[in-house]
Amino acid sequence: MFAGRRISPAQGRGRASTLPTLTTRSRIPSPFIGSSKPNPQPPILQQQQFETTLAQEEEEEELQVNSSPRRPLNAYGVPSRHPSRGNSYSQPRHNVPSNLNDKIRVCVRKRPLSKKELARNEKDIATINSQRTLLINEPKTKVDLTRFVEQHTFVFDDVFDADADNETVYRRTALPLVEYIFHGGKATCFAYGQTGSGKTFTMLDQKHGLYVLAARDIFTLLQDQRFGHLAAYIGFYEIYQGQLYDLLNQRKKLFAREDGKKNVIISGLQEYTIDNVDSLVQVFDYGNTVRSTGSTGANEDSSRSHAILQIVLKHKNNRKKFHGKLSFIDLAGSERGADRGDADKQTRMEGAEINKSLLALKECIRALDQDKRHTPFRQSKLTQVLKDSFVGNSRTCMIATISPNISNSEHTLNTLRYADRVKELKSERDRADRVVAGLELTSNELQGLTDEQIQEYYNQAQAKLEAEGYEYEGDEGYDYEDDDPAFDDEEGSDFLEEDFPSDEDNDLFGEEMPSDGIVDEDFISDHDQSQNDFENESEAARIFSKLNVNDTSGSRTSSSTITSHSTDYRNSSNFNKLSSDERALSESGITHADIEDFLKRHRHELREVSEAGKRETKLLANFTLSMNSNNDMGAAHDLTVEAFERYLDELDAQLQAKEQIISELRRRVNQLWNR
Ligand SMILES: Nc1ncnc2c1ncn2[C@@H]1O[C@H](COP(=O)(O)OP(=O)(O)OP(=O)(O)O)[C@@H](O)[C@H]1O
Repeated sequence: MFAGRRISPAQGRGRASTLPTLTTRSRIPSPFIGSSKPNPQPPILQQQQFETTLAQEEEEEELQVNSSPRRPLNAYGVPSRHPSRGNSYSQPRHNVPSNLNDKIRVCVRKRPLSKKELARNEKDIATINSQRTLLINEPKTKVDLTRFVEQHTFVFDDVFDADADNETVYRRTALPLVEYIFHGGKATCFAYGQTGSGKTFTMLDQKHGLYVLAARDIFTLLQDQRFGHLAAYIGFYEIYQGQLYDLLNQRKKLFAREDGKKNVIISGLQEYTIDNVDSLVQVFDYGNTVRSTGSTGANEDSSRSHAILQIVLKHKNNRKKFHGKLSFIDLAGSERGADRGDADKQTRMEGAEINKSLLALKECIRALDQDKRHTPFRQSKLTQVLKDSFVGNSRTCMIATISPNISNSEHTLNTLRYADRVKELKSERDRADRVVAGLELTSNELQGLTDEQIQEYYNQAQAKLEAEGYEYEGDEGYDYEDDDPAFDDEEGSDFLEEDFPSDEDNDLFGEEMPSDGIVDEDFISDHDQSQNDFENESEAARIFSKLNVNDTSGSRTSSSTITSHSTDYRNSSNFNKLSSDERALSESGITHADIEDFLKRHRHELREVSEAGKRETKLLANFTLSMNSNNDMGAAHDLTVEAFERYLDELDAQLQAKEQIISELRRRVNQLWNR
């Protein structure tokens, strides 16, 4: 059964959904505070004090933001995108420190100018304005050759200047994740950025990389008596050209699969029980020596693979009993074709694979942030193996790393736009949730409330729903639609070798389209969901659709096939909710409501069909370009045929979806005629 998403009281302010005790910052005492056993003061405790100060500052600054204008809502009751995604991203929220317990956090780190850049007298074009704001002064030239500077403003959850050390970055990025995994969560921390911008330095530096700092805290916490039953298992592997290799076991080829509880298992991965940082660094050092690196035009020692260091907490007496997982990912550098210089075929293919997986990663984060029921994991091996970090009790922190020098301004802007797109959706989701939940409070007003008050608000929403005959499922667990039950190795749609793949044209949030452009079961589920949206215009219905509140009659329970949602409208819960007068009318003929409903649905279906058409166009373009690029690279004809077969497959799925929409429309037309 398709369960859709459930919302927890905490979600209204963009916090993780299923671990309520962890979702509060300083208001609910952390389980790490007040331990009966005296501990060496782990940095995690210092963090609590830090947090309290932040909370106070935040409260002081709320007033400034409350006056911000609301964004208009679209037909679905969802705030529309920024009216303009031009040069200025400036938002009043830059004054408000971000919430460290958000499900998704997007931070930016600027590296210092390198010696070479200094020697070349390169200018630093990135200015950090506040804890969250960054300005990029992009040099430009007009048509008449006059030079000018275009200023871009970005706001993120945190922005770290060139002089920020890894410890500072750690406190605001990975540290909350460490706490989270001790409560059974899964978390991912990764750096994204242009090659040479400082990803490895941030994540995997052997002395101060975030993984070392996190491991230090994890090992300290494992000594606490409350976690005495747990042990940390370390695995380190890479994804190179779509294949997994164990970096701690002579690059043995690995395979990903899922266990019964939807945990991703990397079959054959050598895991080490480690309880101190020195051993970890040693093991890690060894792994790094066998990692795939190469020299590109932009970085002499560029990572050509994604390296994933995973720290899994398991029960000591039963290794099969999983507790929490933290993955650190050192992503291969995103790069443009031009950066590869005179790259050979191998390097170009690596670049294509890297960019494809980075695009897939963004899509997954976005889907996660919107709590979409379909997350396009299959699009790359990277997202497949991170699947369990994207669903359920999960948190993600992305650190966008940027080079500040003028000659990298284009890269820097691309990285920031990628990050901004992820972050923008996050704030939209927060607002959408409030709207659908019927809560009139702004995020800042919510932040000014105690958790009890917020809980009270959600209780009210729940009571309202129950009064209307819906059942609130609460946040006991998280169910998600598993779009690839076999967790097969099948790759998703082909991606172009894009330069910093962008998705400006793919506004998933507004339209609820499947983000991988493949119409499959999940698309149908989304479609089903949209249908539901159209069946009920009332606030309760919108809450239903967004909060996954099941109708007690069961007839509204979503299903993963389109045929099942095309139940007789008369049997639908909406019909059951009609007053007896209205029902009598509709039984004797076509009512005004029928007509309105029909028109609404028809408009919606038209949009769906036209969107499917757009996806077809994209498929066609994708294939044509990949065929050209195969030819350019002198790739074997077989590769092209393989891609063509995939294209046919996907096209077939698109056509089927269109046919289903059309046959559903026809069915309803007939139904009306037959009355
Ligand atoms: N915050 C920083 N402070 C000081 N030096 C830094 C910082 N960030 C990066 N560097 C230096 O910049 C160089 C490039 O950094 P790094 O290798 O981490 O880049 P990268 O993004 O991982 O590149 P690639 O994707 O090609 O592997 C290194 O010499 C590193 O020491």
